[in-house]
Formats: sequence, C-alpha cells, structure tokens
Amino acid sequence: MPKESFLVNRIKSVGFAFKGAILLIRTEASIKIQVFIAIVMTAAGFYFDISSTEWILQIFAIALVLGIEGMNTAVEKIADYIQPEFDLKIGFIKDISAGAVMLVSIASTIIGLIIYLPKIF
Ligand SMILES: Nc1ncnc2c1ncn2[C@@H]1O[C@H](COP(=O)(O)OP(=O)(O)OP(=O)(O)O)[C@@H](O)[C@H]1O
Repeated sequence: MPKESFLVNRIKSVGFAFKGAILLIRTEASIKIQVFIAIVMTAAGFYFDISSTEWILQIFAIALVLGIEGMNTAVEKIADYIQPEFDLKIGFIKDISAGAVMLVSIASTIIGLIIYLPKIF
C-alpha cells in the first residue's frame, strides 16, 4: 500500500481533532457551560465594543479554559479506563487536573472583570 502524503495525513489529523472537539462539546456538561459562557462573553465584546487588545485577551482566556478543560476531560477518561475502581492515586490525579481548570478559570474571570467592570460602572 502506498504511503499517504504528508498533506493527506495532516488533513486527516485535523479531521480527527475536529471530531474530538465536537464530541467534547456534545458529551461533556462542563464544556457545554464553558462554551455558553464563551458565547455570552463574545456577545458582550461586541456590545461593549471592546478594543483589539481586550479581544486578544478575551479570546486567549476563552481558548485557555476550553483547552485545559478538554485536557482535564481526557485525563478523567484515561483515569476511568485504567482504574474504574476507587483508588486514592487516581483521585489525586483527577484532583490535580481539575485544579488546573480552576486556576485558568479564576485567571479568566479576573481578565473578564478587568475588561468589563469599568465599562459597566
Ligand atoms: N476512581 C476514583 N478513585 C478515587 N477518587 C475518585 C475516583 N474517581 C473520581 N474520584 C474523585 O471524584 C472527583 C470527581 O471525579 P469525576 O471523574 O467524577 O470528575 P468530575 O469533576 O465530576 O468531572 P465531570 O463532571 O467532567 O465528569 C475527583 O476529582 C476525585 O477526587
């Protein structure tokens, strides 16, 4: 069988990644909430006519939360696959992974407050 070209492989990988992103949004409740918040914040960005720098920070914050949440979901799935029973080490790994989501969520909330509080009050 002839080896597929670099370009065909890259296009296939993008397809798998796209499928993964759709799966993530369709199956995970926490991602659904974060996507909803991202849509609300994007609407707020247009409503308050935020600057280019503010858009960059907002897009970065949204991407960071969604990206880390996706990685957290992957960690949870791997953990459940390798150890479905109660296991202190698995609990520790899941807690650390959830902690990473919390840290970027707090940072993103602060970015949102810095952008919007002066525009609201
Ligand atoms: N197999 C396990 N052994 C020990 N503790 C676990 C185990 N599974 C989950 N936990 C504990 O329960 C917490 C929640 O785990 P869970 O996999 O339900 O994630 P979640 O935060 O509810 O995620 P989601 O709502 O996205 O499924 C973990 O952070 C951990 O403290």
